[in-house]
Amino acid sequence: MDPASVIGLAGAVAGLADVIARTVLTLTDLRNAYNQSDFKLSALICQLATLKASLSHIAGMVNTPYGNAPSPSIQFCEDLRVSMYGCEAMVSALDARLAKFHQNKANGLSILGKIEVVLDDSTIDEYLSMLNNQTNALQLLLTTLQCQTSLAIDRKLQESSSRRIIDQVRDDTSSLVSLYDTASLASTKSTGAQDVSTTTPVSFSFDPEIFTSRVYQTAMRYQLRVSGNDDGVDESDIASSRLGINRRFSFSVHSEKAFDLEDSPLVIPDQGGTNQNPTSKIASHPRSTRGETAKIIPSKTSLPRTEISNVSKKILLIGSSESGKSTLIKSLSCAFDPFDEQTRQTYIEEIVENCVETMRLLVIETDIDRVGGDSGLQKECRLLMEDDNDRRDGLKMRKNLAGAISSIWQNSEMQLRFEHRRQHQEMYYLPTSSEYFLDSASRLADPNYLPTDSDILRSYCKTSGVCTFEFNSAGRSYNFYDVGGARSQRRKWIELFPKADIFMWTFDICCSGEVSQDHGGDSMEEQLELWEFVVNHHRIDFDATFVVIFTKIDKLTPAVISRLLSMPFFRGYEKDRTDVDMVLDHAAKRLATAVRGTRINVSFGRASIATSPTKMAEEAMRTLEQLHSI
Ligand SMILES: Nc1nc2c(ncn2[C@@H]2O[C@H](COP(=O)(O)OP(=O)(O)OP(=O)(O)O)[C@@H](O)[C@H]2O)c(=O)[nH]1
Ligand SMILES: [Mg+2]
Repeated sequence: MDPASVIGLAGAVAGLADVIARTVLTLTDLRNAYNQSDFKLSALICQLATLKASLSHIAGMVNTPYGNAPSPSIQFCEDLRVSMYGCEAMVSALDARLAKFHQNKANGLSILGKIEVVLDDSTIDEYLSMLNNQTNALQLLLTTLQCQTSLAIDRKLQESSSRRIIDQVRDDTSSLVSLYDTASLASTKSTGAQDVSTTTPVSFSFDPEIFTSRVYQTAMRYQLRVSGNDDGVDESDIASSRLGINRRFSFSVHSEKAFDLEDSPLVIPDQGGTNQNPTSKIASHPRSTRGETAKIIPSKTSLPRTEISNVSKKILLIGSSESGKSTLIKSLSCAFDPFDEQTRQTYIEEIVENCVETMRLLVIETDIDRVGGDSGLQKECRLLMEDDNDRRDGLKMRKNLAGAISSIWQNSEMQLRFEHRRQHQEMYYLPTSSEYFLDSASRLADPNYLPTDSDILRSYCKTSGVCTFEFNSAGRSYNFYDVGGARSQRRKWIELFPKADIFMWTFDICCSGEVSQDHGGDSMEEQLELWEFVVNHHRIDFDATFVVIFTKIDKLTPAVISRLLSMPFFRGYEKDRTDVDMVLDHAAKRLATAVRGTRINVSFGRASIATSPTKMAEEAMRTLEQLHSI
């Protein structure tokens, strides 16, 4: 995308500022009419004013003739676009929501009733948090514009803290309509219908209006653009996929039924081969995740599909982000419905991005391009950072880029730093399969490159939405549901809880001391908190069955075991530290203690993708089939 597009994009800011002004006026009216919400409404008004100021500032800066200032970098353009779409979708959503106050005269609700139905406390909280995230993103972009060169802008934007801010905005946009679901739930409560947890969400007369509104369409179009599935969209509009930094969005249907397992389709309709784009068959389904589980119930599946609905076990895959949920689905696919060539092609973009983005992260975090200027890698680093080759549609990595990645990776200083990080767990995020893809750079640049099973299993793309995979094994039928584990995705879990027969929890046993990509803390601590929260959640049935699969066993080195056992939660292990079985037994016992009372049944298993692509599936299935309840 060229800088001119940024200026065009910034032109849209003026329209947004008008919407914000109107929204602030309505909120001021409401605050006067309903004093109880005074504080929160004031906070909302304040946050909107800050957002408006940041927007005006951005518009001013990108419209200023550049002079000696650096022209906006590619990364800047992409991030600004993400932020603008997010702002527009969110501010317009709020505006549309508030417009209901003016329209609702006919239904006899008092102003108080209308406030409670349309804008209750939890909804205000959601908006406050999203507005805050948007403002942070705009302020980050403003800060980067102070940089001297576009390379410096890129570098600033590639820092993990910057990526987190932009990611958060992207997640907020993707969850925008989940907010409507939440609001519907909350409004059930505020209109007097007891506990949210014991009621089903009701539909409001305005829900259909929302789903057909411009706001909703905007959010939807944005998601489809990013998933590369909007026919009418200029390709340059599509933010390039970044490893864990950008991600491909899948788009779930946004209604109370959006995550209803009963309603999830068993067969994704085949497009009859009319669409030549190999990825669109998957992406075209609103609930599928393009590229993440390329084998999402293909219509031509050879698996028996009759009488499935009555006997099929619904397995809900949950666990923290990057713990191996989608990898398990891919492994199941290898075992039960192997990837064909066309599907493999669809993974090329993701795999190449994994490799390039991993190296970018490493360059930024290790400062390898700067150390005294004598690493001799400046040329390679520049090539890597400035590469904006469009890798969609199966375009492979360019040879010179692969060469640059290999040179940086094999540089002895880089190897030293990487080894140092491994041993001392320096606090910066790197994806699980970093080494694998960096070792593979030259292979990816082969013009005939076709991803292997292992490449597909090793690649990572954050799941957004719900993916399903269905198959028969040992005379039983299984339906796996893969839901994203990132923070913004977890609210969907709760909706799915009542529908699942079995909860399968992928527990990354190797992540202690690693940085969570979601919020920068220790990944294991976050994972433990999540486990404790979910197994004791009031919407989990008393006799629910949990199967915990310890993942990434192949990475359980003595150093990793030592880090794990030094955590307060896992302390107390006195036996042989080299005995993986005993260490895992200990971990299982500790996890079981987090379950309060005897309310749920928990079984434990383990899995790894190291020895064969189907191994993870086999191990998970073995654990599952040993359950008495199956
Ligand atoms: N070495 C190794 N890597 C693994 C193993 N299992 C998963 N991984 C890697 O860990 C990463 C996990 O990716 P996913 O399975 O997509 O993670 P996820 O849990 O679906 O994450 P979200 O979609 O963000 O919730 C991938 O890069 C996998 O290749 C394993 O057993 N061994
Ligand atoms: Mg996933």
